[in-house]
Amino acid sequence: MARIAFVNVTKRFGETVAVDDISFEVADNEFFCIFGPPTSGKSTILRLLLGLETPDSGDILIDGRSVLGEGPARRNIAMVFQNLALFPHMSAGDNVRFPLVERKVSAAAIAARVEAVAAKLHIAHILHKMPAQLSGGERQRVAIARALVREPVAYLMDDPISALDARLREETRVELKRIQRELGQTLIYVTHDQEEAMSVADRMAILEQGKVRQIDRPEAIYDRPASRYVARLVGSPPINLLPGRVREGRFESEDGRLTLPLGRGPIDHAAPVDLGVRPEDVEILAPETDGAATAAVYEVEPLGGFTVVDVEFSGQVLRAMVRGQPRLKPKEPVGLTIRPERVHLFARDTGAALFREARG
Ligand SMILES: Nc1ncnc2c1ncn2[C@@H]1O[C@H](COP(=O)(O)OP(=O)(O)OP(=O)(O)O)[C@@H](O)[C@H]1O
Repeated sequence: MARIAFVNVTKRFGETVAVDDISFEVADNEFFCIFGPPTSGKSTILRLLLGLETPDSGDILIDGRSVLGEGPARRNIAMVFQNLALFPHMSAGDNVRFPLVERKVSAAAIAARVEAVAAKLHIAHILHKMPAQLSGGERQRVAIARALVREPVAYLMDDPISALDARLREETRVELKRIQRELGQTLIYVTHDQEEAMSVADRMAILEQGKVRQIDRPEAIYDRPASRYVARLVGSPPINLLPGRVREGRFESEDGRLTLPLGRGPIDHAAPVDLGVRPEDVEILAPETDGAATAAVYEVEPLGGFTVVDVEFSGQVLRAMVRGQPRLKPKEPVGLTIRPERVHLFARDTGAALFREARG
């Protein structure tokens, strides 16, 4: 169990600043996700924490103590490998034992430790099986058991389930969340999949080119993104962005076809803005409904319980997420409204959020 902190950590590789003055704290027993696009520095953060890389500046603390002078073995942080890989020629039990055998721990101590970990992860009954005979979920438990058997202070996972197919990935992440809660150990989890991060994390850090852009609970990041960059990274389908201006407390789209009361006191921002609207906050109504703008259906994507309706409006396509299966056809006219209490506003130039109060 451990608290982990990065304090103004920078790591360069030649000209590349892989990690740029990053600070964050992970609480004891927390499921902490690091999420960002490719090359944003996620793996480098893990390697710095493991002791496989040394920062150029800044400090890394475990339980308040700097570990910069300590090698990987002394830090005792476990890594669960990508795709939760097991050694295929060893039984599940031998896989779990392996890290202790490697460290030349006594046979009696190994047996006791494996038994304890197997009980925690409910895998005692499958230790005799070979990896090929295990289900995906069982393999995952064995891989985690192997990471935990040497009693690490925390464990790390680098995109552990990215190679699984979509269905299995969903099941696996639910299971992972449950296991982590049961084990009550600090887990730092890297992913480039926003849905995965949103679904498992207690808190998540969002990276952009080696910088932390926001750290918070997933719901808070979704509801109150600090910037346009963050808003676009979380949520699927992604947030709609509509260019325009603020005039007298109202948003006005660039072509003047949509105005919205912003209703949050006078927003004083003369420069151009982007209005951010989540697809579930766009309403599709009958054409010519009072107070609705007129738009044309562009494409309809039924997903079963929900339908994604793309509409053409103001020279661009806005996506709406509609409950059920509306009977709509491309080119058909519809009414369009946006829930004003749920919109976001970003400065066009910097992308910074202009208000971030709780949404209704
Ligand atoms: N050992 C290295 N030598 C040189 N450059 C490196 C090294 N490790 C990482 N980098 C560079 O640092 C940057 C961050 O890489 P990193 O692997 O941390 O990103 P990432 O977010 O994990 O990416 P991905 O999602 O693609 O795995 C990249 O530009 C990468 O090319």
